[in-house]
Amino acid sequence: RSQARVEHKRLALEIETHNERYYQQDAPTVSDATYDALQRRLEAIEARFPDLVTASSPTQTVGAAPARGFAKVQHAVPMLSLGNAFSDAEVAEFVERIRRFLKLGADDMPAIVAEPKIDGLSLSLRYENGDLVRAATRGDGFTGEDVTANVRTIADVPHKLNGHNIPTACELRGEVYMLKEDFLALNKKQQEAGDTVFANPRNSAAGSLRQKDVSITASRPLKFFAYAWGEMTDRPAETQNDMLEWLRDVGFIVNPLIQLCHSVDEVLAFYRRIGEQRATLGYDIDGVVYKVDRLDWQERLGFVSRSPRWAIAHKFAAEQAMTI
Ligand SMILES: NC(=O)n1nc(-c2ccco2)nc1N
Repeated sequence: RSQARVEHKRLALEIETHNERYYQQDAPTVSDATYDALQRRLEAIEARFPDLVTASSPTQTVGAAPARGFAKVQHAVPMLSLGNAFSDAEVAEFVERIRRFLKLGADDMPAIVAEPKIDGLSLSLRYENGDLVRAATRGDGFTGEDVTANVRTIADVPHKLNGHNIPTACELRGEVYMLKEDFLALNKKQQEAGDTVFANPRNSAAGSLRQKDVSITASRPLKFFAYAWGEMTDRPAETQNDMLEWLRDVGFIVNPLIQLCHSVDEVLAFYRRIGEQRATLGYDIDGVVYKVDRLDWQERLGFVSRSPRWAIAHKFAAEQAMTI
């Protein structure tokens, strides 16, 4: 019994420390699973020795710390990751594979949409009758976390799609990110408050989004670029480029640097130009993405294992770690 009392005290202290770091500082020290195991251990001891339960026990805290994980969301259309090209030759091979697969003539060039690859975290937004009903992180591509309440605080995300030809149900996708200058200002504030300092804008966006306390998310300068979609009851356009136009029309921010290309040379010129502009962009990118423009061809090309055959990321050489 005295051993139980000692362990009860240790567990209660450990759980309170984890709570403080998780809820106040968004700097979890243990995984959700480990935390849950600690809670269960404490509850087991209190079940055997009810007199150890005190008002201050973590099992008794007002509104007992909400379950730490977020609700899980199954993506109707998986959010798959892109294959990578690291050289011009690999880009040319990507285009050649597409031509062969589509049985296009040797001089037939499939139009390609070239997009800066935003280095944030991808998000899927579900709209029903034009209203935002759910927002989910990518997770492992098949199961993500429900972060709807947090996402409602992001100004770039429309709560209602505007315009007419709105599908009954659609999942629109894009990247949540933080501007470099906002990231530096946030870190300065965090440091002064003795709170978590983030390693880079991507981590600060992810940490700010996945907050149980929505008011913390609301206080963080999160932004959003739309660039893709999942389930669509009826599709308003037949090419990637026109879909991006539609996303702008219904109220999203779409990256203004995106370009429709009609040759491999044009694609590679885009890559170089964005590479030169990279340091002057307000946000982090880690490459560019090339997508076949025609959606019927995207469907025919489908996916190879987990990545699309119809799209590829062309990464920049790893940049020097950002000095904070
Ligand atoms: N991260 C980013 O900017 N992405 N990611 C895609 C993507 C991923 C899968 C399909 O499309 N497209 C863009 N612009």
